[in-house]
This record gives sequence, C-alpha cells and structure tokens, in this order.
Amino acid sequence: MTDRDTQKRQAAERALTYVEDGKIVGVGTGSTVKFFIEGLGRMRDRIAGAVSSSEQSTALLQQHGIEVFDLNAVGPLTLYVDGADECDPQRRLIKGGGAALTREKIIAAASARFVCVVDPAKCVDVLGAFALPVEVIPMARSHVARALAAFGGQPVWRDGVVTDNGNWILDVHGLRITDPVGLEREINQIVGVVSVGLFAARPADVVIAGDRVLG
Ligand SMILES: O=C[C@H](O)[C@H](O)[C@H](O)COP(=O)(O)O
Repeated sequence: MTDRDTQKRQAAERALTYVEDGKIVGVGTGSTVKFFIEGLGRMRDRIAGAVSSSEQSTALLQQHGIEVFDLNAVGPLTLYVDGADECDPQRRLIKGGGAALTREKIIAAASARFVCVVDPAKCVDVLGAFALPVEVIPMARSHVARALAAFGGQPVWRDGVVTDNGNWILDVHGLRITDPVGLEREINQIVGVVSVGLFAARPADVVIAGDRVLG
C-alpha cells in the first residue's frame, strides 16, 4: 500500500466514527470511499443500509452485505461520506474525477452533514490545479465547451466515458478558481450542463485529511 493509500484509509476509518446506529448512510464513490465501505461492512449490523452515488459503490456495498436504498424511498439523510479531488481551506471541493459528480451532489444536498475524506495531497489554497469536471447532455457537448472556454480554461472531452446517467464529461483545465461559489453558479446556468464538480455553495461540513480533521 502506498503512503497516500494509508492516508486515505486513515481518513476513511476516522469517518466511521460519524456513523450513527440505526441510520441509512449516504456513500460516495472512489478509492478513498472504498476503504470507508470496507469499514461500513464491519459494522453492517448496526446501520439500516446505504444510499449510493454510483453503480460502482452500489456493487461494493452489496458485496459487503449492506442493503442499498433509492434516495426517493428514504428521504433526507443525516450523513454523507465521500472523497474529493481537491479541497480548499473553506472545505470547498472539486469532485468528479470518477465521473460520479451529479449523484454525489444530489446526495450531499439531501444530507444534513457531509464528511469528506481525502489524503492531504489534495488540500490546496486555491482550487483548479485538478481539471474541473462538468457533466453535460451529449448533444450539448460542443455548445457547453465553447461557453466554458469563456471562463479562461481549456475544456477537454473525457472521450469514451459515459456517466451512470448516460451523459458525457468535459474536464476544464487551467482554471484558477478564486470565486468558487460564483463560478459554480455561472456554470450551472449554461444550457446543457447537468452539473459541475464544484462543491462550493454546499461545501463539506467536515474534511478529514489523513489524520487531520478540518471543520
Ligand atoms: O467522481 C468521483 C468522485 O468525485 C470521487 O469522490 C473523487 O474523484 C475522489 O476519488 P478518489 O478517492 O479515488 O481520489
């Protein structure tokens, strides 16, 4: 296991302490969340199940004996645990490296507390070194790419990737995001955008970076 994997596992194990008995837990996607799901598997008899942000996490949760519910059937959640690609000191995030941003954003919005688990290398002062993922309706790809270019970055189509919602991803390179809330709002207004992987209007409530807790 690499040092970064050890730090991811450390953060994921710490996030288990936020899980309450008898509740349904919102679960994100990715290599850090994989460690969280392993831990959740050990305490599966104490929780009521999970809501999942991707087909990948659903399969993992089920392999660990955890029942997965439709968000519509269970209403608001008390806790959502997910990873991120970048995190700033205000706990605003870039997410979507694994193309699961839209479902992740929905579950985060429907949860009272969002605990984000990362390895410390993802903590930055200003977001944008990681290319910003934007999920788009396929027929709007070129239109959205032109609109995104106006913000100063270079949108690149993640060719060959189809999201769980049947859409495509544009990754915007070269942005230095000094106003994450404003940029999130503006990108959301482009016709054809499904969602943007900027979690700024609703940042994480707690970030666990390795063995460090922020927030
Ligand atoms: O779409 C994927 C998600 O936003 C992930 O949470 C994010 O990419 C971080 O993944 P990882 O823990 O594998 O670095």
